[in-house]
Amino acid sequence: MLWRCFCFSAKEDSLNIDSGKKKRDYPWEIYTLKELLHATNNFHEDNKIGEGGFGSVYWGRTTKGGNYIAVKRLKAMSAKAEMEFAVEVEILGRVRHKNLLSLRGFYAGGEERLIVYDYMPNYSLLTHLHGKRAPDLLLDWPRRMSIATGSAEGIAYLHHEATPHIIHRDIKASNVLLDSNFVAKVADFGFAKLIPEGVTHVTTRVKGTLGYLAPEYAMWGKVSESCDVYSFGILLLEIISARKPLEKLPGGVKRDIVQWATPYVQKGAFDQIADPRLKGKFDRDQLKAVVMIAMRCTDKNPDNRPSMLEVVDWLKGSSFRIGSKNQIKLGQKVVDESEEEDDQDEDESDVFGMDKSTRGMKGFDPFRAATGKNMGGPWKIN
Ligand SMILES: Nc1ncnc2c1ncn2[C@@H]1O[C@H](COP(=O)(O)OP(=O)(O)OP(=O)(O)O)[C@@H](O)[C@H]1O
Repeated sequence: MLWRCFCFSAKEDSLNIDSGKKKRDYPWEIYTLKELLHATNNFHEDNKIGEGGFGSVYWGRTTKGGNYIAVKRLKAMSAKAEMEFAVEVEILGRVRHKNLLSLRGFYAGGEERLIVYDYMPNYSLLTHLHGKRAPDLLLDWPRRMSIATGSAEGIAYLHHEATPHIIHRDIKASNVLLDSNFVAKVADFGFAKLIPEGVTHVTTRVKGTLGYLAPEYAMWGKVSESCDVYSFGILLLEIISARKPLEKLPGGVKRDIVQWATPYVQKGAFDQIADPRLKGKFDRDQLKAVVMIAMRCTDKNPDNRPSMLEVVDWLKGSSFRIGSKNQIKLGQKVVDESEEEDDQDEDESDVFGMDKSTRGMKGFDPFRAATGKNMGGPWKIN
């Protein structure tokens, strides 16, 4: 099993640390069971933060240093749980980014598999959008925009900077955690896939969460970075509207959030998409731009979806004019602004027309498409 190889080499290294002869070259620790039992008050029910498909998460405090931690205790061992543990530890051990949840360490012994993270005092986006913190209304518009941009940056790092590249495969509201300053931390790498260089997609068994799955992945198990882009598009709509990705209509028919938002986009009634709890306190131009980005991300054809680098660029509003007056730079590609203006005139209030005209066009700027202006990002928290 993968985790055995991983833990073996980690243990060998830890022997070196214990002997004090070699400096450790990784930022996580191997905990003892005793330490984690003590930190979580023997995994007391009162310390339990929540439960996921693979186990429960407990709040705790370490004796050494007194740091607040979250400990994921995997359920009774199964091949699946063992794989989840191996993948999570292996991947989190490799990545470091301000918008990814850091691994503090782990314990593996007997039947027990424990993963230790930094504790996120503001829980998950799900808790604030649909859960027990929703009535507190802590997510105002600037905060939502900052969380959207931060999550996008974390995913862009996985896709474009980590080596090998990583596809998360389970981007969703419960996997975006919030630190004490409401900075977004993308978490839960148990389903992630490492993608060797030069490989554009792989075919796998479908994992992930209904409502967030890209159609080509749900139907054929075809997984690529653009599956995460699709899930991120769903998440964006969820962040601004506080609606669930899938809802059951009377009669049992299911409607996804894109189907819900599309008629409003077609009518140009963007305000109707915003969370009513914001009571109209949002920037209308930003709202339109973000909806347009979400629509691009959730295009049924993966080839028409943007990369996460483009998404970050658009969210940060860094689509500045450079060089000559007629050029806009987005990503690596420079396109002629006059061409884009023509497309924009034709398709102003019709997102589907816009998709057709901008197909494969890297220079698409959703903010300009929505408003005719350049975006004033980066988003700020008040
Ligand atoms: N580091 C952390 N700090 C604070 N809360 C956390 C932390 N890690 C996880 N949680 C919370 O613990 C709960 C369980 O998380 P877990 O990742 O096991 O499952 P999930 O994402 O809810 O579901 P699934 O298994 O379908 O992914 C969630 O409510 C999550 O917000």
